[in-house]
Amino acid sequence: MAPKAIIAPSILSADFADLGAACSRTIEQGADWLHVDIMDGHFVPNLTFGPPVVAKIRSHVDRPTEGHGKGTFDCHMMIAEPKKWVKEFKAAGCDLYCFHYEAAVNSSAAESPEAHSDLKTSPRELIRYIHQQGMLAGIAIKPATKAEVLYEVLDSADEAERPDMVLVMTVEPGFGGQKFMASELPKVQALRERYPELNIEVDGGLGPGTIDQAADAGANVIVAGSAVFGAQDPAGVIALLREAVDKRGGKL
Ligand SMILES: O=C(CO)[C@@H](O)[C@H](O)COP(=O)(O)O
Repeated sequence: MAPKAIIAPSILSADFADLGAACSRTIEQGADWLHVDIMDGHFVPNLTFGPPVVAKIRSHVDRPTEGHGKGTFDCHMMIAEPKKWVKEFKAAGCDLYCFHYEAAVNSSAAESPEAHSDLKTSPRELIRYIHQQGMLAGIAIKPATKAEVLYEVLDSADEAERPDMVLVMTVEPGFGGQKFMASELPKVQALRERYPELNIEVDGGLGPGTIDQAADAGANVIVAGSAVFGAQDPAGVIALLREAVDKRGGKL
């Protein structure tokens, strides 16, 4: 059976002038996690915020009491140098550090052994490092990246090198409010068939009109920004997303 629904509203669509209150309110409205989009203006053509802001909003939301429980800060690191920021985000209150496969591979290939050796990494090494710092590890892929690249880490015999979640982007990362790319769902389906227990997150264009397709494919961690923060009834939308995933749980 697929894991249960985890609803993670993306605070990119929240009112930034009222971020702390928006975060605590969203958890009260039924969200499990908060999806925190970190963008560096290099890996993606947009900028958001860094550790000081995460630390401030952390003080408005209780930490999860276990593993990936309620209140988890799911930090989606759309940054070119994912290893560089692990410790800072841990200190700021991040619980799940989800880096992009493309960024880890590029930084690994681009750096010579002499230069920045402390930042040189590979997806497996980075997952191990994130775990060593006491966070859950996620690995994300952009639409142009095949799901098969994730098999290498997911099949690792060493638990410390296996991710706790994968994120299949259903838009090009960078901005909220984009159109859902159903073309990405075969990746979700392939991952779900191969890894029945895996937390598979989808992000981009999710809402009442697209959740059924994503849930049918096997996604269980649902990021929704504009659909939640732009709703008249955010609690109703969160409940609808959860129900769509959980009613399919036994069928996958
Ligand atoms: O990572 C991203 C965008 O890069 C997302 O988390 C979006 O913020 C989701 O927004 P909606 O598509 O749900 O409005």
